[in-house]
Amino acid sequence: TRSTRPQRLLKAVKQHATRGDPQSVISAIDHFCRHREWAMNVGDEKGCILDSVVSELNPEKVLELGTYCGYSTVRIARLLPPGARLITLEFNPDYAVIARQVIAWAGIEDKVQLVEGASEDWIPRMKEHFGIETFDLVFLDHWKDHYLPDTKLMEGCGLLRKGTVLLADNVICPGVPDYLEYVRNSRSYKSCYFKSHLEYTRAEDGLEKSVFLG
Ligand SMILES: Cn1cnc(CNC(=O)c2cc(-c3ccc(F)cc3)cc(O)c2O)c1
Ligand SMILES: [Mg+2]
Repeated sequence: TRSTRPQRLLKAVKQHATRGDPQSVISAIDHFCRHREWAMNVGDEKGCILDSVVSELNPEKVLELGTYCGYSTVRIARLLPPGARLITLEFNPDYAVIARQVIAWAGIEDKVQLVEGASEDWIPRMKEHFGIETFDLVFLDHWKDHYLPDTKLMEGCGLLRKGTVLLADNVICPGVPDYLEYVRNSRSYKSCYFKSHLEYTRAEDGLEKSVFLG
């Protein structure tokens, strides 16, 4: 039967990227998505904004909601200091199978824990299951109608501390209007918008960076 897009993306990584070289994995995926098949990775343009937020923050504990093929997982993990940890949640088992191989090819598996399941099931279990107190950075890139409920759930579970940064993808396209309204109007967040483009296209999109004020 016909292969899936994630399978073809993984094949491109294995053909064009060097094992243990995260940058070559990122470049291979961006080339594949720009010249062969579009895929919903955060991409190179928004990826540079993601890189700058991670580099400035130097986070020890990172949560990613929505792994997909592991592109942003690799982007973030390659910048983490030794001992720092990234937990990435993916609901779709077919995506998880591909993401594990992309993460392994990049050689950053020792910084990453990929967890399969629903974010609303795992967020309440972060503390007891992973020994996490609070996160320094959360990258939201999963189902767009889950951004707001999951943010409220993280608040309720005490997973956010003064200074925790939420970085949300796709706040324009596909868009997350309820989440944007919340973080931009809540006195518990200081929020700002980084204007960019939808990955590999000329359509507007951007990242919203929201600092939790406690
Ligand atoms: C099925 N599924 C599993 N995970 C998810 C969560 N991600 C998205 O939905 C997502 C969608 C788009 C997008 C799709 C079509 C289009 F025309 C424009 C934009 C871009 C992204 O960067 C995304 O993260 C969806
Ligand atoms: Mg996205």
